[in-house]
Amino acid sequence: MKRIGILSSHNGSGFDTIQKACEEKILDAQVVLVISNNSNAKVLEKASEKDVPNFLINSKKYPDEDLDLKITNLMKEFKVDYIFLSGYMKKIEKNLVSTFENKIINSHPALLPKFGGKGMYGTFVHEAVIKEKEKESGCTIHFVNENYDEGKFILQKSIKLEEDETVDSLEEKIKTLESKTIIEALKTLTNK
Ligand SMILES: Nc1nc2c(c(=O)[nH]1)N[C@@H](CN(C=O)c1ccc(C(=O)N[C@@H](CCC(=O)O)C(=O)O)cc1)CN2
Ligand SMILES: NCC(=O)N[C@@H]1O[C@H](COP(=O)([O-])[O-])[C@@H](O)[C@H]1O
Repeated sequence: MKRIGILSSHNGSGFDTIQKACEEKILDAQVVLVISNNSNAKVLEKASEKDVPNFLINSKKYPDEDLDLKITNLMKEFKVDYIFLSGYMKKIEKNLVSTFENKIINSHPALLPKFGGKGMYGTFVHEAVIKEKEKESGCTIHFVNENYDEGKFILQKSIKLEEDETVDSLEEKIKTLESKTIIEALKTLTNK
């Protein structure tokens, strides 16, 4: 059974999706650790409700520590096989990237390589897609390297935009698409 660690900055929708798939035995995996950089992150409460060990790691709590090293050591302590980024808003730094090479997975709410990179997260992505009058959007599940959104693709799925698509309607459609795509992608890694 593969052991999954989650990094999340806010709601943790990816944690919900993966935890449910593990409980339903759709994924041969277990979420063993949740880490957030945000003391107000709902994902921390959700992890506690599921009895999943969870930790707040940020520069306010650990002002004099190397957070990259701290996160890496905690993932190793919990014997994590794969790390999933669920709306994690900070750049993954070199220790974690190199220690977990091709083991860190991110879900980006657009069809990379378009609409990726610094500043491209959450509703900013959907605003840019609509502003560019794109006919389609989607999500990209990819491995994480040292740069934002440039890792090797695992799976990409697309949807057509409606004429009257709004940021809110597109965000909702993409989140629904992601929840299926994340599991489809993770199954190729955990259910071997
Ligand atoms: N080394 C990597 N780190 C991260 C990646 C990655 O692919 N490689 N993915 C991101 C997730 N993400 C898009 O999928 C993303 C998240 C955040 C940003 C961004 O611009 N962040 C701001 C800070 C925002 C905040 O603190 O609230 C910034 O860096 O100025 C871009 C892309 C997770 N990490
Ligand atoms: N570029 C990164 C990015 O925009 N990630 C997005 O955060 C959402 C999950 O947030 P949540 O875990 O707070 O629900 C997801 O829709 C994901 O695509």
